[in-house]
Order: sequence, then structure tokens, then C-alpha cells
Amino acid sequence: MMPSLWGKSSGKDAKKRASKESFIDILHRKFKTPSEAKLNSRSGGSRRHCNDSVSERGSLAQDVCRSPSPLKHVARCQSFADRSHAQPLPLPGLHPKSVGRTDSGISVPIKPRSEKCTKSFLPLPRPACIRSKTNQAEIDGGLITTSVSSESSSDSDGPADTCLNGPRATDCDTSVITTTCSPYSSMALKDQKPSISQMNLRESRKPANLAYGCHISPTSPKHRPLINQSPNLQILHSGAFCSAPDSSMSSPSRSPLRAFGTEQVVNSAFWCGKHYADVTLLGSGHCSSPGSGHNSGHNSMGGDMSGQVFWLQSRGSPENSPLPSPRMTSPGPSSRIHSGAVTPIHPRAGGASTEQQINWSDDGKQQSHRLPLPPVTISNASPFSHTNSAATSPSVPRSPGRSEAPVGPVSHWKKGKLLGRGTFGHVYVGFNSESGEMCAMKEVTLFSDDAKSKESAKQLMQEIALLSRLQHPNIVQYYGSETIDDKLYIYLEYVSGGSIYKILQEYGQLGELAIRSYTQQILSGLAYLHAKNTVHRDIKGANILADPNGRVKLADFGMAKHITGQSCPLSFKGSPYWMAPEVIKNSSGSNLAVDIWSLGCTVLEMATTKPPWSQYEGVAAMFKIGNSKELPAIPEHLSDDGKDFIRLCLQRNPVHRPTAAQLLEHPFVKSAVLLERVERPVSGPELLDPSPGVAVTVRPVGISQLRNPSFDSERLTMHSSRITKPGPLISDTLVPRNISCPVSPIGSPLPQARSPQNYNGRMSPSPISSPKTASGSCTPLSGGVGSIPLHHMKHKFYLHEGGVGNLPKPLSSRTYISSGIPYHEANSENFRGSQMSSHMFSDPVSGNDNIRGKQIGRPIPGNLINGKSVLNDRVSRQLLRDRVKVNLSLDVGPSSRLPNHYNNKLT
Ligand SMILES: Nc1ncnc2c1ncn2[C@@H]1O[C@H](COP(=O)(O)OP(=O)(O)OP(=O)(O)O)[C@@H](O)[C@H]1O
Repeated sequence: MMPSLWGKSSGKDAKKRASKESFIDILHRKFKTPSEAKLNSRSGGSRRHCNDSVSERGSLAQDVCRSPSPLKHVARCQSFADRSHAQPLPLPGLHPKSVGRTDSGISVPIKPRSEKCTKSFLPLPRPACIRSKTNQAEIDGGLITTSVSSESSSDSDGPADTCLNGPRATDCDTSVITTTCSPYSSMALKDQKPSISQMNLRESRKPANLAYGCHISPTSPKHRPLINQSPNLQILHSGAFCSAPDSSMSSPSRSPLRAFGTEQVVNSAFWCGKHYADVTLLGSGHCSSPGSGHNSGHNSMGGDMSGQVFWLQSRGSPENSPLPSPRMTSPGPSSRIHSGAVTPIHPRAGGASTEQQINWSDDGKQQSHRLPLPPVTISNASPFSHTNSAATSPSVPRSPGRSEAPVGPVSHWKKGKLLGRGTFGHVYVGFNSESGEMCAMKEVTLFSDDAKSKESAKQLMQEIALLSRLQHPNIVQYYGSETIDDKLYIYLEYVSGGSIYKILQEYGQLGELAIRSYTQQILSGLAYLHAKNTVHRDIKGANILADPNGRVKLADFGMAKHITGQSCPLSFKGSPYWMAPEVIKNSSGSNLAVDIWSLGCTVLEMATTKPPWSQYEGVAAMFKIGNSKELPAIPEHLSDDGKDFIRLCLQRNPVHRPTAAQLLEHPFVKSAVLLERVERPVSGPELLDPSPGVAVTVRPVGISQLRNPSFDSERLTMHSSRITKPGPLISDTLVPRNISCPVSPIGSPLPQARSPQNYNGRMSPSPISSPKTASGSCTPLSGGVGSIPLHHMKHKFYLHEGGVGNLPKPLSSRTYISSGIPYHEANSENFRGSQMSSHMFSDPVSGNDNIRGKQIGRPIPGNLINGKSVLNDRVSRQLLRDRVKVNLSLDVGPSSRLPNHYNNKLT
């Protein structure tokens, strides 16, 4: 299919063969010998397993995944377009007999075992606790120490290499391929039963039981592979990037097979295996599980891909059942976590650097450094505040030897419904019975059965360490963590809308307004992250969570890494379809730029429900990405701004890619509005913008604002351009800083999110009427609801010829501040190609003497040259006029770029 799309492909067979062979060599080099793989297998943690979210499953997947029948697998592998609509699934429930209550107040599964268990309590991020870190540089430096590089294989060779022991000389990943399979590919299975080879591998690692007082017998049922269910196909050195979903609903990427059938398989010279079978990559840490849907984090590769590749016939998706499946607890990801993870990971816990906290020795035993523990904190403050969170809630003093002296956290968090499953464990809604607030509780079972667990634990700690230092409205906030028995609980900000991937699967592609808004927010988070020299490395829809108000947040920092240089070898991490060429080719490059590439892929994903090159199998896609000069098809229905934005992101030379800060000034996002629903105006008519559809509204202080007051201050900082000059009845704390409109794909029944170009023709179900949305438990991952086959779409094909033009000039530090400025008449040409110059980032508002005329609802000539786009915008904006209360955002700071008359309007 694709060759015909790419016009030049037919005449270059010989050349392609040669390049493909070269590419194969590269891949083979990445996939070391079996012996190497064995040695390094610990790094191949199965970090990216299917995080199947119950909420993201559909009935179809349920049916399919429960059957090991190849035929059904074939069914799952159908095109996204063939996927049926989601059917509500029963909400996950806790098995009454499997859930107990701990003294902490958290309901945890009751284990028949009587292992010696410990509790430790990890404090919440609390800036005040950052000992001796007086500046950002130091803090950032701390990040380095928590980085886990993909060389984890080598990391595993000694404690000195652990992520917690500090950065390597270069802090650059080099040799080990760590990959997660795209949800859109059939790359890997998560929570799959292990293959025989896998079992053998595990057998060899049996002695690796770790300390921490939580010894889990290797003979535990959880560790018993289900060897009799289906044969496994082992592929040695085949290039590891095959995945297959064990559920069609799972991650889209997980199943290239599912999506494209056999023709895709034969597309790849590296591809071998059953067309229908779900496959998994053993030894690859992060192959996603096909069954997992959206989660998909799991499409990501992480860890050591060096080992053999095992293709496993998919077993049913565990998430088909709201109740934990035996398979979920068997050699699944969560079972691979070592108990050693129970140290105070949070660097703010005791002011000790993370690297000091945990060491993994060669023998697999964690060497926990005795660190000062946080003081007893008993506070009546909000559990979400930095001064009192789940991790810092009342607890007894902890001694360095807390593993021997269990702490007694008085946590009020109660585990609620299952939100999803990740590599490490399950994510539940957490409810604080004292405050009445909710959070997301990531429950990780700490095991120590093999080396991979150690790697997984390290990555988990890395994620915690990184997250704990981040505070941004577009990044999922880390609240704290604690351990109870053999469970590690990580408390995160609850983002109830699920991932963008889930939204796409459930509601179909996004309209451009939503894409703009989401992209702008993602960029805002990325700009913040990159300003800290931290690269996410796994940007994709599945790792971006949305709330009902249209706000999106970056999540899943398991692959994030603090970098010290701009040009160092890149580890082979990420999700194949979102993976930057330089990552695939293992070349040097600007590390931060890999996120920009992935962002471009994510924008395409939002526009089409699929990432670029999703018509190819994982390896074939990687070949395309890494070894061709083609650009993916860009949907015709996107505006010129959108197309230009994508092309800028998808420049193969990372140096040519604009930074996140620069892209925030791109007209595609600069004019974006936050798809945030607001209450009806509470102010008088005098506060309403006289322009139709534009009104100044006051949004009640939300719970999130109460939780993290610092967020507001940060937001004020990061979104300084949005600060609204207070009017008579408007205060800084109450005035929304963004234009809001009810076009959230998850929160609005308005159809404008579906442009006329949304070919599926389905109306997005109202979130109110949709129990799936309400419960968050019933997403139809399997079928690709609303997905549109590429061949049904109009495409323009762009041949990459070394970029689209001059690079944007670096912007001032201010430029990464996201803008929430209302629609302006920025000309996309200003940001395109060789025309990108000084005026590229010029004041988007200055010169615009009548901003009211640029309000939402008015198509922007020049920006929308496509008739459909114009119509789409008109329809959408008309709806906005009718329904939206727009929060005007004004920059009243020194750098205000709004016209005076506009500022005056509110004064
Ligand atoms: N903070 C959160 N708020 C709401 N839901 C969440 C939150 N974090 C995770 N989830 C849900 O739980 C699922 C599993 O999340 P988790 O972080 O464990 O896995 P993942 O990030 O998707 O993949 P992995 O960590 O294995 O790479 C997510 O896909 C999402 O649906």
C-alpha cells in the first residue's frame, strides 16, 4: 500500500534493498548476540507492558482477547477502520476477597503469603525539602542522578551504573536498544505469558530475590508461566520490533498486524511471524502489550532489546476483565519489580539525592543507602499540597533502616476503580476519605524474581525522581509514594479523561481546534521539561492524559532522561512509530529534539487516530523512519498551519527542528485556545466581551487549584502571557487565563471537534450520556473506532529534502512561555520554510488593531485555504459563539503584546 503512495519507491528497489540491508545491520548490531542478551537481559525490563486500561477496552476486544484463537487474532488485526465502536464494559471492581485494608487505609490485595514485608513512606514533593538545592542547576543536576539510561543492561552490571547512583560520564545512552512497541503496531504483548525462552531466562534468574524484607517465592503462582496455552515463536536477532496486540483494543500500535493484516507483515524484510499472532519481545523492556490499549505506553521500547525476540501468541487481554486476571499477576510486568523499590525514592523525602538511595548490586540485591528520612509530618493541610500528601501524611519517624523498621503511614487513600495497567502495575483511582479528593494510585508489586525487575524498578524510581521535580500544569503531578507490604504506591494527579489515545479510539480523530489546543499544551509541557534539560522520549497520545476540561498533561516519565549535552549518542528508546530517525539510527543529535519529532507524530495521531507509518509493521516502520527520506502522509484536511507545523516537527535532521519554545510561537498553536469548559459567567454583563461568543468569565477555583497553590504561581509564570488583567470583579486567582471553549473531545458533545473532514461520520457521544466516559472504564480500544484508513483520506505527500527551510531563530527565554492568546491573524507562511525569519515570531497581536475581529468564530483567511477547513472552522466557531464563554487572556506584563485598546477593554 505504502509504496504506491510514495511515488519514488518503485524505481529505487535496488537502492532500497541496499539501504535496508544496511539498516538490518544496524538493527542487528543493536540486538546483540544471545549471550549478550542474556547478560544484558536485566535491562530489557518489560517496562512497557500493556497498560491496559479497563477504561479503554471495548467489548469487541473483550471478545477477541479472550480467545486465543488465531482467527480472532486475525480479527483483531483488522484495519483500524474496521474496528467497531466501543461497548461499555463493566467497571473494574475489586474482588472482595482479594482486597483488604491495611492500617494505612489503603485497600490492598490480601496475599496468602506471609512474606516479611516492610512499609516505607515516601514523602511528597516539597520544595522546602530540597536540601541544598538552591538553584535550578542543582536541581537539574539531581535529575541526572536519577536518570536511567537504556544501557541498563550495563547498568545492571554494577551498582555504580544504576540510575540512582548518578549519571554516567555523558549521561547518554548508547548501546542498548530499548524499545516499546507502538500501540499501533503488533509489536509486543504485555502481560503475556512468557515464552519458553523467557521462562528459561527467568529460570536462570531465579536466585535474584532481593532484599527489602519482601521475599517472594519464585514458585509463586505469579511467577508461573502459562506454558501450555499457546506455542511461542522465538525469533532470534530478528530485529525485535514486532509487536502484536493481544487485544485490538489495546494500544493501537500494538498491533500493526491487527491494523494492516498480512500485507504489512510481508512489508518488512525483518518481519517474521504469524500474521495473526500477537507477539511480544522478550528482553525488550518496553514492548507494549498489545492488549493494553491506550496505555500503550507500551508501544514504547525501553530496556534491552538485545535479546531474542519472542513472538507469543496473544493471550487474552487481561483487561477484558475488570477483575485482576491471573495473567496479570503472573509474569507480568508488575511481577517483575523488585521489592527493593521501597526506599524513599523521592529526593525531597530526606533531602538526599536519589542516587544515594538505592544501589543495585551485581547479585541483584538492592543496597539501600541510609538516608535521613523526612521528619514526621502531621498536617491538616490538603493532602495534595506539598506539605502534606500521601507521602507526607502522618507518619512515624523513619530510620534509615526503614525496611527493617516499617513505618506506619496513616494514609487515607483508598484504592478505587482500576484505571489502567502499566508495565509496573495497575493504576487505580485513589480516594482520600479525609479530604474527599482523588488521585491516581499506581500500584506496583515489588518482586525480585529476575534481573529485569531491577531494571524496571530503576526506571520506576527514575520516573518518580523526575516527576517529583516537575511542576507544570501540563505535566501530571506527582504527589508522593509509599510502600505497603510488597506494594509500592505512587500517587499522581488524577487526570480523569484518560489518554489522548483512548480518546481517539473512543471518539475518533480530533478536530483541528482540539488538536491545536492539545498541541499547544503538550508543547507547553515540553518547553518546561526541555528547559530543565530533560527529554521525555516517549511522547505519544497514549502518554498524554486529558481532563474533562480539555487540559492535557504529559505522563509516563519512565523513559524521561536528564541530559547534559546536546549531542550525544541516543539510546534506542521510545515508541517505534513516534521514534525520531536519529534515535533509530542511533546517531548523535540534539536529544531534546526527539520529543519534537514525536510531537509531530502525535499531531498526526490526533488528526488521523494513527501515528505516521502505522500502515507498516514495527520494523518496517522503523526502516521507513530511519532510512528513508519520506515524510508521512499529512492529512489534507489539516489547515496549512497544521501541515506546516507537522513538517517542521518531522524534519529528519534534528538540528533543523524548532525547539518546543519556538514552536509555541507557531501560528498553529499560538492561536490555540484551551479547550476548557467554564462555568457560565458570574459577572455582570459589563464584563462580557461585547463581541459575540467572547465573554469574560470567572471560573470557580477548582480543586486542582486548591491542591497545588504552587501550580498557580507556576502557571502564572509559565503562562504569563495569559495573565488576565483583573477587572473590577476579576482576580488573578479566579480569572481563567485562557480562552476556553467547550470543544473538548472528552467533555463536549459539540460536534465541532469533528470537523466535516472527520470521515467517520459519528457524532461524539456526549460525555454525559456516555457511561464509558463517565466511568472511564469502557473505551473500545479494539477496533479503532472512528479510525480512518489512510487510503480513505486525501493526502499530500511531502518528500523530505533536508528540512523545510531556515531554522527558526532561538527565542528568548520568554518564548517557551505558552501563549493562550486568542485567535490572531498570524500567517502560517511566517513560520514556514525560508520565510521563517525575524517576523516569524513577531508579535502575533501587534498590528492587529481589532482583536475582537479575530475572535473565535472567524475563519482566518490565509490560514484556511481549504474550503473544508474554512467550513469546519466556521461551524466550530459558530458553535463556540453559541456555547462558549471565552476567557480572555491578557498579558499585562512588561512584555504584553496585546493592543492597548484590548487591555483597556477590561479595565
Ligand atoms: N495520573 C493518572 N490519571 C488518570 N489515569 C492514569 C494516570 N496515570 C495512569 N493512568 C491510567 O493508567 C494507565 C496505566 O498507566 P501507567 O503509567 O501505569 O502505564 P503507562 O504509562 O500507560 O505505560 P507504562 O508505564 O507501562 O509505559 C494509563 O494508560 C492511564 O489510562
